[in-house]
Amino acid sequence: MTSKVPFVKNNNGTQIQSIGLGTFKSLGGDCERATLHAIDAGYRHLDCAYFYGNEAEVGAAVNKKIAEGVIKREEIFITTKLWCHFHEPERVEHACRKSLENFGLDYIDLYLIHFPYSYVYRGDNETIPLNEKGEVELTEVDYLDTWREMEKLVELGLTKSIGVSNFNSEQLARLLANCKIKPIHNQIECHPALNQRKLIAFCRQNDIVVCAFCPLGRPDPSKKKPDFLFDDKVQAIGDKYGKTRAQIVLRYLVEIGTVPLPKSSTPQRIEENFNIFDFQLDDEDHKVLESFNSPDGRVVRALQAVNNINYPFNIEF
Ligand SMILES: NC(=O)C1=CN([C@@H]2O[C@H](COP(=O)(O)OP(=O)(O)OC[C@H]3O[C@@H](n4cnc5c(N)ncnc54)[C@H](OP(=O)(O)O)[C@@H]3O)[C@@H](O)[C@H]2O)C=CC1
Ligand SMILES: O=C1CO[C@H](CO)[C@@H](O)[C@@H]1O
Repeated sequence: MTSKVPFVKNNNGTQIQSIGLGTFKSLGGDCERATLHAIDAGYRHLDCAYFYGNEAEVGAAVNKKIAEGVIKREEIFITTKLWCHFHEPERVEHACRKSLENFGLDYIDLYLIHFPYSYVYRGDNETIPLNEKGEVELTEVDYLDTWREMEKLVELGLTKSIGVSNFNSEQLARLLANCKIKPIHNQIECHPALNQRKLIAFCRQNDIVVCAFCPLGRPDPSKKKPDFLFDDKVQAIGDKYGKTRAQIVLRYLVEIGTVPLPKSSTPQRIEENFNIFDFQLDDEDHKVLESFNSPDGRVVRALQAVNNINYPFNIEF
């Protein structure tokens, strides 16, 4: 039995469950099965993206559970993301409608700009456009121009809320100074090796919820990486509360003020990751988890965009 899962308030009056199911690399039927299982286990928050190529699987599962009467549409929060090749203003509404068509839904709860930088457009399906040297072909669309079109999607009723992902504090400050509708979320990489204290504080000051992607650091069990997920001290904390190391890490992310988005297509882990709301870490536990923070902790570095004017990871936070 899982205890009651709390909700977090967004700055526009909507609310979101404090944990969400990640779906990157969940494909070929796994994503639909994982989503069905997650809904049955109590998840009401799903994190998706056009780029993941599985919006149709998530939508099929959600629509099945609505048809079975397990959930109503308004009880589940679905996030998806505008991919980098759709940033030009004239493509934003098309991209959102395309995602809605994939899901088989008539609105999204939250539409995020996936990254602040942009790619050249060569067709909806060419999500990683390469030049003749085999390098990703970036463009310099201003994310403020993209944002104005995101705002129109709210007015059109295609999405209830809008937000961003992978924005640094300077990009967020510039957006906040120039928007009509404030972003409700910044979805960023966050786990013990990249605990994002400063960016979380900045978002909190501006009433923006932080969702934590790669919350488990995208584990590689064959290499026993990342360190924090295979560590004896984290195991000892888990033993104290009768929890796994993954649960300790996810609980830490909740307690530092984020909404973690663990991906799993394994039924038992989907349940395990959700079952983190019946205990609390103490100060000593936090100290242990803080000790893993490192300047090299980032998993998603997006090095293909490192020279782009909108690259987000070249300042401290
Ligand atoms: N906005 C952005 O730019 C990004 C957003 N995201 C979002 O965040 C989500 C999570 O990030 P992701 O990159 O998937 O990485 P995660 O840190 O969530 O790791 C996922 C991996 O962890 C395994 N796993 C899940 N639960 C457990 C557990 N309890 N114990 C041990 N291993 C476990 C999964 O295996 P298995 O499935 O086999 O159980 C999978 O291999 C994504 O799926 C996506 O929705 C991710 C990256 C970038
Ligand atoms: O959401 C995502 C999943 O991870 C990918 C990198 O591995 C990212 O490119 C993408 O943003």
